[in-house]
Amino acid sequence: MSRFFRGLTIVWVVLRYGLDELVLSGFKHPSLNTLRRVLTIGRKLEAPRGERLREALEQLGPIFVKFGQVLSTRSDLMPPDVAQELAKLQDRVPPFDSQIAIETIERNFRKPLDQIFVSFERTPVASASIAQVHFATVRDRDGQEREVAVKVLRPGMKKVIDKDVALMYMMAGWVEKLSNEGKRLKPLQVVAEFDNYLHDELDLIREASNAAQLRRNMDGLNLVLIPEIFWDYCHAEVMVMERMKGVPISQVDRLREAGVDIPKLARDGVTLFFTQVFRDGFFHADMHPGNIMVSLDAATFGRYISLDFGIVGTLTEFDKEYLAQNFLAFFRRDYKRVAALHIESGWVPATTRVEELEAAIRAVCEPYFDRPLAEISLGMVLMRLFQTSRRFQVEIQPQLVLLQKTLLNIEGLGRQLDPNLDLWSTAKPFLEKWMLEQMGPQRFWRELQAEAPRYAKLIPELPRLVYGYLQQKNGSDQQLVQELLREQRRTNRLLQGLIYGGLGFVLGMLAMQVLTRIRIF
Ligand SMILES: Nc1ncnc2c1ncn2[C@@H]1O[C@H](COP(=O)(O)OP(=O)(O)OP(=O)(O)O)[C@@H](O)[C@H]1O
Repeated sequence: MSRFFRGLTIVWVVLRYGLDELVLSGFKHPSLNTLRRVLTIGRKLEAPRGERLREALEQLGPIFVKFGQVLSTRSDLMPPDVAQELAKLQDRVPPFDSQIAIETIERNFRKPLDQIFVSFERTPVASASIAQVHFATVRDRDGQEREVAVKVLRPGMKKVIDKDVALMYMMAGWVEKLSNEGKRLKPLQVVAEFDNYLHDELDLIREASNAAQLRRNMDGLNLVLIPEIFWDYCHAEVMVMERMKGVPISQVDRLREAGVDIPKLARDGVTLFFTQVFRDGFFHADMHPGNIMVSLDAATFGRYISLDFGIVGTLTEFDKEYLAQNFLAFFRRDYKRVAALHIESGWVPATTRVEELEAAIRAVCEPYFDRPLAEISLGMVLMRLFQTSRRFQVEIQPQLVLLQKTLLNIEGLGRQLDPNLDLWSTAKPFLEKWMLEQMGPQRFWRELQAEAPRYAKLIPELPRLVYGYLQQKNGSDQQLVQELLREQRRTNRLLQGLIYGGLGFVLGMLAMQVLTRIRIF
């Protein structure tokens, strides 16, 4: 019953804020249009559509606010004016009662609070729709007291989420069935992705493992600090990590006064991001200023501090190659290559005419070259590429959309710190190095090394395998001999191919390397 009323409230809000016009520019069924007109008599819709959508989501509560935040990153689906407005959404929720946080902790640990922490601050430092954070002190395995931050999930969130998401599925179903626009917006798929994302956020063990992986990856770069995870204290609803101290990145004046080299900080941000993307294929994808601080501690002065690991992106070798090749082709203004890349990789239907796609990409990219290279936004380029691809029925992979959004965040942050930041020259060495590694002899050796353990295991086993093979074959010897001979001929051909191919590959790659150094950049 409560679901029915919640459903009614949603329909009411949708109509009051005129969202039907945003998504349902035309109902398929004429009688629905009449019904809509009757229900919306007297409403005033002066505010722009994005603003109305934002206000409606705020009215519908924190889960819808989160949905809006996620939608704002779907530049492949949302028109730019709506996306910009949705990006302003902030989950302003009052903190939940500390007693409830404490009960959640005690339930997870099955111990009273004073047996878990040396001390615990009852007033939260921060509170958001899904979790809140308290500071505390624990004793580590060596008996040392350590200051920690304790992230606790808001109780009962799973039920609230399940209920709201069920309604979203219902509404998405309607949009898909009733509206002409429905199919293009893929509402059911968008809600399913959101459902996944929310359920991931509900598992703090997952977030803690993301943090641990990122900390390991970033170790040795000396550019960023990532909190250590106290695994003995982590549960699905409670995460305990090292307490980080620093100045929020938004307080640039304070950082400057303290003597932080701001242009270097801007460059470091780009370096960090590209290392995560092109070296590790594992990147922090929630880089809003609230999650970034800078250390003023003498030992780690001027280094970034990164927080909140609920959203990370992972990229396959294929994704990385796609990105690197597209960026390089773009900067050489080789639109034919960009188009060909899309077709080769199967991103656009094979029937697409390369010239047509090339023309569309040219129209999108060429205006960027009006400005100095240093001013070009890679995030924007990607976004425009994705928008163009959409016209050609390309399904943009979610991890690439996430990357594009993060890239925009990083660029925004970098340019806010240093308006003269030359993104391209900071990014170039990464692409260059990555391309060389992908095409050069390094890759050959890397793959050989990766395969070596398999061969090391296989070769000593060969006599046993052959014996087993012979034992199994009880057929005529003649047939067996024939089969073995065939096998031997096949192996010989394979070896020959490998040797010639390998030699050709190495020579080709050496030549490519020379050419790349001379021509590409
Ligand atoms: N390890 C930490 N050390 C110090 N402060 C922390 C730490 N972790 C979190 N905080 C504080 O708590 C705030 C919220 O943390 P976090 O971003 O992880 O929570 P969240 O619920 O995911 O919030 P949001 O979704 O709004 O970003 C941070 O902005 C920071 O002020």
